Amino acid sequence: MTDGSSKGPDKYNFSTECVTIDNPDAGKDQFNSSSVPIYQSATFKGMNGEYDYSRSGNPTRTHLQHHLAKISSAKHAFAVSSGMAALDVIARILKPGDHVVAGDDLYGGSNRLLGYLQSNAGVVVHHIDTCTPSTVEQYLDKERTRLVLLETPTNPLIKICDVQEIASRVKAVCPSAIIVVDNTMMSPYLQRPLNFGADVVYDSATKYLSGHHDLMAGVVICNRDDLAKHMSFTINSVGNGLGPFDSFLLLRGLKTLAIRMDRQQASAKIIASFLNQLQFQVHYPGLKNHPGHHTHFKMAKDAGAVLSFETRDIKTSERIVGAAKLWGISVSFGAVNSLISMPCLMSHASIPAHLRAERGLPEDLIRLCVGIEDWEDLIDDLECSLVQAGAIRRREEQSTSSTLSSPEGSLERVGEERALGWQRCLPSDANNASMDGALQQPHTSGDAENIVVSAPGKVILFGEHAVVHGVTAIASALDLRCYGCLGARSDDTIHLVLPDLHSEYSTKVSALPWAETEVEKSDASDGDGNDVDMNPTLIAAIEKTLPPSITGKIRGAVVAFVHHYMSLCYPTKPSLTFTARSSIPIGAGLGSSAAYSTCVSAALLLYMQKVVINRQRATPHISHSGRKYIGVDIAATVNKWAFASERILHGTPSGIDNSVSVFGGAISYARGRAQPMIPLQGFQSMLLLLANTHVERDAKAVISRVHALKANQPGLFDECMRRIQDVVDEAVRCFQDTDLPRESMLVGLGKLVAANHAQLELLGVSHPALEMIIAKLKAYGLQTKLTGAGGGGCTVTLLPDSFGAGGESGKSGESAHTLAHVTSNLAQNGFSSIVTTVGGSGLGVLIDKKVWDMRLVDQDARESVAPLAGIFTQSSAEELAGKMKECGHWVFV
Ligand SMILES: Nc1ncnc2c1ncn2[C@@H]1O[C@H](COP(=O)(O)OP(=O)(O)O)[C@@H](O)[C@H]1O
Ligand SMILES: C[C@@](O)(CCOP(=O)(O)O)CC(=O)O
Repeated sequence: MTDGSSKGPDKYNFSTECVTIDNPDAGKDQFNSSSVPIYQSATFKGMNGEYDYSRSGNPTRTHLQHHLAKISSAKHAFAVSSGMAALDVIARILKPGDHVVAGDDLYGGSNRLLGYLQSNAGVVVHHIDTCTPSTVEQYLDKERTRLVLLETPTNPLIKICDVQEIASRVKAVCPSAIIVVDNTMMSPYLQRPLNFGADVVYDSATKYLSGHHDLMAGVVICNRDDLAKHMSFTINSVGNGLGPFDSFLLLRGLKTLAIRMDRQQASAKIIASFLNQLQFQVHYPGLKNHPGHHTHFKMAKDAGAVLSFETRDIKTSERIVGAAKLWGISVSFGAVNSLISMPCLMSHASIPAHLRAERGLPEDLIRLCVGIEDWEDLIDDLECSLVQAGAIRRREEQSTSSTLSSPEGSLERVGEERALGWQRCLPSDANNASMDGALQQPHTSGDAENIVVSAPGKVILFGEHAVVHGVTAIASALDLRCYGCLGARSDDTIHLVLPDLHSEYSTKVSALPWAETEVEKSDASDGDGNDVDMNPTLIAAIEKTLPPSITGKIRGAVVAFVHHYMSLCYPTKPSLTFTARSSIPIGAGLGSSAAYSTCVSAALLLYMQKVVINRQRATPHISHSGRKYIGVDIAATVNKWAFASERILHGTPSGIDNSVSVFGGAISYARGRAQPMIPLQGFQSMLLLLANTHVERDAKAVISRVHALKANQPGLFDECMRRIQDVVDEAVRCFQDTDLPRESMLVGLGKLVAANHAQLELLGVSHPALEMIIAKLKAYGLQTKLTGAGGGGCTVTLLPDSFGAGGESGKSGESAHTLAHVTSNLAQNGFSSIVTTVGGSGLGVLIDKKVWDMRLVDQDARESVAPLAGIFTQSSAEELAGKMKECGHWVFV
């Protein structure tokens, strides 16, 4: 029999490999057929041909096996008549007296086959909790354990076992035992157990591999020649090799494996979140509250599309399953259609009730296998079934944050004291189980199409608030940045992923209030950056579509994104996922909103090709590592949109934050002037200490308070403005005076810092926590002021040059000691602080993902590298910048 020996490492990404079927018999097909022919023949003529009898080998099956080996990066692949036939082929390695260690939450069919071997073939089977490696260890017998059978995630309780850990423990005790993994629920797209120490992996190809529930098949893969030889012998002997027609169908189904899985999984995440927020006990590895969440993501690329949940009542579960219309009641999973089942009554009924109870399989468990239907229809149908079954009820009154809102009203779990908010917009509460990074990954068509941008936060050294009222201010870009990733999807949905706010938002594109945009577009704006402004009517219409539970920071971020999406993407209306991730503390006065606004604007403008950056570099960038590559015209367009977004988030921003975020460097800025922004030299080399009070404040509200002061006490207000203008003018002169000795400049600027803060205090925007930091630092001779909107947030302190890092810069031991003392003093009072230099790059765009793509070609690296979009959600804020740099080549304004 011919097996499918692979041709070596993958050349392409998985989805490409799936559709690219190499012909192992190249040149032998006289017609050069594009699709693999079905050799529907039991026998082949002649004495010396490659094939004689289809039990031993068939060309269609050979093609399939070759393809399976390739997409699994395995040396050998076999296709047999069912998943159970696959296990049977493997289990024939066993001899009487051999011990098998297997899970206690095993697929019913596997359980039945092992039971048969136990009663008829003298094999001893231990069903144990394989999710605890130490339990597995207890059942190992050096002489007799021959096979360890693992399923991860298990079916139907979706428990996770650590294949790598178990494999290493088993091999240490019983080197001759083989580790077998049933990978049906993940497929080779999401999980490769051979890379984690498994010897043999099998899939029921009836599920995801074929995807349409129109054939039965099993697949076995392995790298070991001895095991392959044994299994090949068995298949030929018993005759369970897959028939030619089914081989053809499976080959056809495999072409769409990745795209089906992406879609099914994206919907499964939404459905798991829906049930979780209704406080059902949900089993899904993508939920952060799943006990195997971290172990799963150590091995798998994503969470899959099978989940189960408990209702605590068998009858209720039966009613739910019975009421479902779109969800087919059926055993099995992995097909394009969604399925619902009660494992104890169906797929696992072959396990006796007492054993099910012993193994902790709840009788009321409902398993959901999510297909490719529209997720809103799936949720609607599930919601109706839950209501009809009496598991949840709709409440007619206005929903509150502790209930779920649906088109018909809010939902609450029957029998629960408290039900949590579900809405189509999926905001997750930071305190509740929520989707993890991997779950929130965009449903994109691939890394190549993602637009990745970044923009810096800012520090205002002089003139905040006053700048809103026409006074000049001085600000500089920070080396903390926000990153944005925009990718296409194909399901009439926009999806906003905001991990920093522990939240995500989804809505149907067709459900957005497009009428407002249509009116506006037919009027004036050309959408190219001219006449750009926020549209209050559109904002009001967007606000109306949002459930009341979307509040605070999330609401602003959602409204700004949707407003820009609707303004820039009309009439194309693409389906998109946007993920924003920031290392800038949010709401601390360091310009997180401007950086977010810049990322949203730049990503949408680039996506819609309203601005175009040449992505093909003719020459390498030597100067400034890509800095100044993005022209000022592009920057100006992005800046207009970023300002419009700031207007949504801030009310009456001056425009300084977004200008610094887009253009970078250090600037003086005076709104309303012919040339509002003037670059400042000399700022870059300064060393600043930023201290965070961690006192939350609402910038919009603080800015309004200053407006109120202006109206109520114009005399005081005008005097403050005049004094701040004087301070800023003097500071600008200092920066521009190249003859001024540096030390004198720093001392002088220190005095100006103190003078500026005194005026901010008079404006009423300070806070006791800010004052406490300022007083503490004064004791060290350091001048400090609040920065940004105040009312909490951060302070900024000018540090003498001697505090600079590194021996070469002349940091004296004494200064280092003082700085350490300063920061620990602040920390003792709950204030975090960082020392930073300023004046870095503005808007950045990732134009060349070559480095990244090269890493993905390398199989070893591929295992350790998350998809590009996944980095946004899987990395810590500290890791983000480093990882982003590795992704390819960045260019900046
Ligand atoms: N990483 C982010 N993800 C989502 N929204 C963000 C992010 N960064 C900023 N925002 C938006 O900007 C707002 C913060 O604005 P603001 O209160 O002015 O603080 P800052 O001083 O940091 O700019 C948030 O409430 C949120 O709406
Ligand atoms: C108070 C203000 O001057 C700066 C606000 O900065 P932030 O939002 O606190 O980062 C307002 C503005 O200039 O837009």
